[in-house]
Amino acid sequence: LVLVLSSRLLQAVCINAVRGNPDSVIAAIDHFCQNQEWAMNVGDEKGAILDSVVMETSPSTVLELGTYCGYSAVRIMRLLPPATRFITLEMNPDYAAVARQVIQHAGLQDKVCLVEGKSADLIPKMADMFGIRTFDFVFFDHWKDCYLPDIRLLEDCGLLDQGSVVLADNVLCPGAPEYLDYVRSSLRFSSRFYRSHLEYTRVLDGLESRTQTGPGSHCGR
Ligand SMILES: CCc1ncnc2c1ncn2[C@@H]1O[C@H](/C=C/CNC(=O)c2cc(-c3ccc(F)cc3)cc(O)c2O)[C@@H](O)[C@H]1O
Ligand SMILES: [Mg+2]
Repeated sequence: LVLVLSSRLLQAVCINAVRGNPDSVIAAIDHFCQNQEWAMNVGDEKGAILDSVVMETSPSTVLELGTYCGYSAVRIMRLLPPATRFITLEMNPDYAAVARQVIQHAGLQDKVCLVEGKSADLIPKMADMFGIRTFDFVFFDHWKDCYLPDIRLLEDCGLLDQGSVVLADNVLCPGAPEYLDYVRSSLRFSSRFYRSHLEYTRVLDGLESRTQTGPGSHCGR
């Protein structure tokens, strides 16, 4: 049987990770990607930075764009209490299917709401579908040319408010130059670059966090 990469990654989780143990799922994926086949998970080095920003923010509502195989969904939700609202968006049904199984293996299926579809279609429906007014923490790890339009869409939908943190992966490699210019240009936000490396390699990469300082776009200028 010929398995595609995402299925081989899932197989490595099923074989090497302990059911209900998120840390063992993370370790199994990192071991597979370090020793068998590279895959575009945020990885353990940038993952530790993601962990620290999540813990610092201690969000009660979280949105992730680009679930892929569910690695960062497991990383984020293993740190947060069951009451946390976590929504992750994935447009590819095959990746969504793998992610659901990875998340289930970690025992986090009751804490994660994986919605299949394109971010631009789903973001405007967040309030109606989930009764969520604003997101405290948003993780961008989807197609890099969608970062800029999607943060603008989140703002236009009033889904980001004072204190909301948007953390973006891969701002150096593959890179998101227009996004970086945008988040570093406005006085309404404070942005910070976390220097790191492309997952499982020595190539330079990093994460950029942007914290909203002023009120949300719907609460006056
Ligand atoms: C339409 C909006 C929209 N709505 C909903 N889901 C969406 C979506 N756009 C994309 N998705 C899903 O997200 C995932 C894609 C993620 C894209 N990520 C990278 O391209 C990337 C690349 C490298 C790298 C590759 C090769 C190198 F040589 C170096 C670096 C490293 C990294 O960490 C990377 O994240 C897939 O599951 C998509 O189905
Ligand atoms: Mg990435």
